[in-house]
Amino acid sequence: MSSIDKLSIQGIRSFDSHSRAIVQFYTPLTLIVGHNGAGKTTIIEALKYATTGDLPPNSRNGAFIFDPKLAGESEVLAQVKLKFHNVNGRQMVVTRSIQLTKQRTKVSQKTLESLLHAKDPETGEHVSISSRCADLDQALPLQLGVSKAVLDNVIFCHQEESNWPLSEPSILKKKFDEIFAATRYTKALDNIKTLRKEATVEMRLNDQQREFLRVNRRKARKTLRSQEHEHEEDLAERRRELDDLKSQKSRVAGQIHQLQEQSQGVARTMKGLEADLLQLPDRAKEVKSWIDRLQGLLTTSVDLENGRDRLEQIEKQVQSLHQEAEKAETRMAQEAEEIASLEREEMGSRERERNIRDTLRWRDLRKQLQGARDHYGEMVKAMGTTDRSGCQKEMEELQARQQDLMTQRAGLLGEMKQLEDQVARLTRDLEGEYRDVDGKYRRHLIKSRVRQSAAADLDKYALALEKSIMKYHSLKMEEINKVIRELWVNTYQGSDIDTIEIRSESDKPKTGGSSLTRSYNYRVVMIRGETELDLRGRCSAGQRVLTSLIVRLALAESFCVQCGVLALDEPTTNLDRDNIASLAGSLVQIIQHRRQQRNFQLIIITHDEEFMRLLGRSDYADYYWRVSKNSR
Ligand SMILES: Nc1ncnc2c1ncn2[C@@H]1O[C@H](COP(=O)(O)OP(=O)(O)OP(=O)(O)O)[C@@H](O)[C@H]1O
Repeated sequence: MSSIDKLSIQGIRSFDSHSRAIVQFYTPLTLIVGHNGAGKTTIIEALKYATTGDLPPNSRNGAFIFDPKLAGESEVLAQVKLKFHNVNGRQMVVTRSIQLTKQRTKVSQKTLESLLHAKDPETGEHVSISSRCADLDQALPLQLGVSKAVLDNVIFCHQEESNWPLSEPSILKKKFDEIFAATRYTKALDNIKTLRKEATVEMRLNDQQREFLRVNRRKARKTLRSQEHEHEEDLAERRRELDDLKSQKSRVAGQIHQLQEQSQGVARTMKGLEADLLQLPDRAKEVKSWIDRLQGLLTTSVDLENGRDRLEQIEKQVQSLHQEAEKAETRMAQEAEEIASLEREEMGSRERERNIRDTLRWRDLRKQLQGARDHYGEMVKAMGTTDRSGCQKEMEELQARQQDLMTQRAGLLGEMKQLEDQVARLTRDLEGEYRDVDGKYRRHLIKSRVRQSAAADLDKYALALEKSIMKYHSLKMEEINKVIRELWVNTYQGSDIDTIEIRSESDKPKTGGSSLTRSYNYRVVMIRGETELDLRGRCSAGQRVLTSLIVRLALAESFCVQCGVLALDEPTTNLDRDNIASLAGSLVQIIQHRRQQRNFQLIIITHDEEFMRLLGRSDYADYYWRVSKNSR
């Protein structure tokens, strides 16, 4: 819990710029007394300026700084320094300086350096945390653990503005909204709703894009499939044609080969026949000689026939001679000689027999020759009828056809190449127009699902936040009203008002019927019996002061959990004696009640000696500060 320690004032209002006025703050009570115009309110103004950077009302023209005219100088330097402990108990010092320069009739005010130092708990050295005013204005509420609105309107509320709880409804609403930080949450809710709207629009756009991609994907698949199919069919057709051509080509080549073989065979036969023809005269001669020999042999064979008969006769004679040999040996030798000659003749006969065989062979040969001649004649005849040029022509035709087929084949190969190129080009086209269409579609789908769930989360979060805000608001209001009732009952001495309360009524929902976002209007009411009336415009000056004080005390109770400081400037204004006494009693009760809060600090500024005396009776006012103006 934060607390304030010491305030140094220099050159502010009636505090001149040549000396420092130091105020030490006690726990739980700091009493500051002084006559009117002594500078008591200046202390609160300085505290507020140090903690929020806000100047008091109507002081923009340099009224907050000690007047240079009074100082007799053209320039006055003012400084406020506050030593405090932050919410974590760390000692800090905030210093703010302003300069006021007077040029003839014109004065100009300039904010000089502002510093926030923290004391290092180990070394004791002061470390600078921030030096920019804007940073400082944001940092100090955080260090003190309360919002700027609470510092402004509750803790260091200026005397002139202290009756704000009974101001007109719009101001009251503004103050309460600031204290409840409603605007912040309303803005957060509005932001969530804007985000939700944007998410919905994006979702719609995304859905449209996704639909477009889905159609594209379907188209791409269909086109791809049909093109693949077409190309496959085309390729198959071309392959079939090519296979046909190949088989035709090989058939034609076979035929050509056959014809070539036939042609070679014919050429060979012709060569053989030509050789045979060349040999025919020699053979004819040979045959002729054989014929001659055979004719000779024929003559010889006739002789041989005759000789045989004679031989038989001779044999008969031999036999007779043999028979006679026995009779005549001499005649035997002659006869032997005759036999020998006959044997020689027999040998001659055998020769002739061979000749006969040769003749028979010659006849065969002649027959063969005749056959060959016939064959030759037939061949010549056949050659005469065989159309060699026709064969040649057929071969040429076949070769031409082969050439044609080769050309066709080359054409088909070219077409196939073209088709393959086309396939490659179409694939490239597909990759261009429908490039990564699946991936894109998938990414869009994921995005869409994420957005949907984000939008649903935003709805849930907005609803939860709205409910929480409403719950928080109603709980806080309940808590505040409870404290207000207690304080009123304990403090107010009159009998015309039983109690007071703050009524918060919600406007209609800001946007749309389904939204829970509500804006609250506030009013302070007085309750008497069953009657409830707006207090504004129906209360006395004293009732107004007491009401405002009690509302601020209740707000401090509820909102200043982290910061126990509360400054009350002239709380007894317009109160009668009884009410002053009861107020003193209530404040003592509050001090007692919050004693367990370590750093509770009540700062009471008053010119009312009686009130001070009443407070002094308590155990909490051992010291007090008396503020007085010096002679300058
Ligand atoms: N710019 C200034 N230069 C010098 N003195 C100023 C300046 N502004 C205000 N004063 C003086 O400072 C004093 C105002 O101080 P402050 O309002 O703190 O008095 P106070 O003690 O709260 O009085 P009260 O009890 O009447 O409220 C007055 O005396 C006023 O004349």
